[in-house]
Amino acid sequence: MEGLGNDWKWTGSRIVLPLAAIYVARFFYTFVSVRLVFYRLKKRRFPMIKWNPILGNLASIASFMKTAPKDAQVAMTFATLAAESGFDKCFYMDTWPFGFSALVVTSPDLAVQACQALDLPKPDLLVPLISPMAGARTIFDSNGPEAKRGRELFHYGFSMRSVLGYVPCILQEVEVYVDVLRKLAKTGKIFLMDEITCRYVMDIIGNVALGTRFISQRRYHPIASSMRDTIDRECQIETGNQFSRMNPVRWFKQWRNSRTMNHYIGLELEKRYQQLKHAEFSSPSGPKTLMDLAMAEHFKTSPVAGETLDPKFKAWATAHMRLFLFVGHDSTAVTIVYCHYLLSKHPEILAKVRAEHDEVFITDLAKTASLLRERPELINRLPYTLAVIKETLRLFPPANGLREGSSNVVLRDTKTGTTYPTDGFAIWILHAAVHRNPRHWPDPHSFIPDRWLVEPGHPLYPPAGGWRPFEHGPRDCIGQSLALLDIRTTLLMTVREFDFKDQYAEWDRQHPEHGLNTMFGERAYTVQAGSAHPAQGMPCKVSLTARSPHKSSSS
Ligand code: HEM
Repeated sequence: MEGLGNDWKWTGSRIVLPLAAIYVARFFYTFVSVRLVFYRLKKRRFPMIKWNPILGNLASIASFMKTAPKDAQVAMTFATLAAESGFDKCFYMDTWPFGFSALVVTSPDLAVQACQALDLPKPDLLVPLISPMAGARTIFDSNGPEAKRGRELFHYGFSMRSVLGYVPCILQEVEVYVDVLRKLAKTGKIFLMDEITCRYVMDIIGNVALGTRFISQRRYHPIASSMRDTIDRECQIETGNQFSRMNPVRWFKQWRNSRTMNHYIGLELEKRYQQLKHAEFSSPSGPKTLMDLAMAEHFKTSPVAGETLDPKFKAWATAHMRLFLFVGHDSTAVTIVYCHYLLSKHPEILAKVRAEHDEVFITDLAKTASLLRERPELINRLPYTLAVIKETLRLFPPANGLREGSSNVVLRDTKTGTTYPTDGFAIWILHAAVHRNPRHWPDPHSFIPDRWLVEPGHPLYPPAGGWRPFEHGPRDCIGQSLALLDIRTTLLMTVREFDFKDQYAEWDRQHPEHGLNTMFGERAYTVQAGSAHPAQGMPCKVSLTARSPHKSSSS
């Protein structure tokens, strides 16, 4: 026993104590270095909220957060903070050790410099945010030749031409979504619009990217369910549940989810490879899915060989499929939800959207899907619907842009000549702030789709570089054409048949303890759940309009 005690003492004095000392020394070294950087910025009067040498901006942020709903998304909270503090260019943010040191960009011109003119790289801090979902490095969090090669392989699959070819896949899933909504209309019950729409768009991505029908709107599917479970567990960390970060159950479940996704996606890829080997891709019926197209591109330069798919390519393709399942469903789904929400609040705009659908498509709702299947290009003839979607994305941008600063890069205010150093900072293009910047957008918090239809020179005409929900430049969103197609198709197939009504008043009545519940005067403020989702999942009721072919059977 005594020997065991001595062993522990030895371990303590020779290993644990020195390690603890190194950790503490590193902590203080970083603490002093970070605070010194901000101290110098403050002395030079760079924009920053109240800062102190011990806590940086943490104390001011904590007190500001008390003025926002307790579950509000950090990005929306910072956008409010920027608006209230008058930071209409940018501001520096010192949240170490809880967050990264950031130069937060709130103006179009600085955003254009970071993402387009200078094309700065993406920072490594994206890796832990994306890797639980993707399982490995992907184009999203890579730079240089790796990212370039990935974009080349998927370029054709995401082009407008290919994307129109996915219309039949999208229609298969929208038909299930519409059926789910009809059933909800029949019951008259409150449901979470966010939840059903996320499942629906995940089904679209499974179909478009992999050629697999998950039908997760109706039943369990291992890939869809593992992905949603992984996202939900990550969100618990994002929303500040630090216990979840340490929780071994979370590690185990995410490890198991990862294995499940890799296994089932791997099976699908092998199936596609066998078809490719037997030259079925050159037949009129293929290639069809995003992954088919990427494989076909890959095998243009790497000859098809081997009984099974090359393991290196298979691992790369699996990670990218997982990435698309995540980024390809989350932001698109919330945009659909917010479109419905804003249209329900603005009946005059809803009436115009319905009129446009009637004019371009057939007035018989039962025949809309078959007409779109026959003539998918008609979807590009809905300018007012597109304006509604753009305005929704302006008010509720689901994502942001992140770039890495460096010692030889400054952002420059082109009017005043002020330069903003970027060395040691992640440059956070805060879309919610750029999109609601009052210096660039008249009436910035109002829903005005006509902004997107007026001529240059009109006071409402959007500012150059001021709208960037998909970012711009060489690292813009590769899936934007697909996202816009999904959203337009969904609106076409739903707005004339359904009336939506949010049930926030009822939710608030049942949860008086929740406290503050608006941001920018908006009840459906955003919360962090992967991308920016509507608060409380947007409780909602749906009913059939008089025009629905199913009206009589439900009444
Ligand atoms: C409304 C829907 C969507 C929004 C608002 C959105 C937004 C964005 C934004 C802002 C970025 C750039 C991030 C940065 O610069 O740091 C991005 C990148 C990306 N998005 Fe999307 N996205 C949407 C839908 C999609 C879809 C449907 C897919 C694919 C299925 C997709 C795939 C990607 C990929 C792969 C990247 C990384 C591109 C690169 O780094 O080169 N996104 N998205």
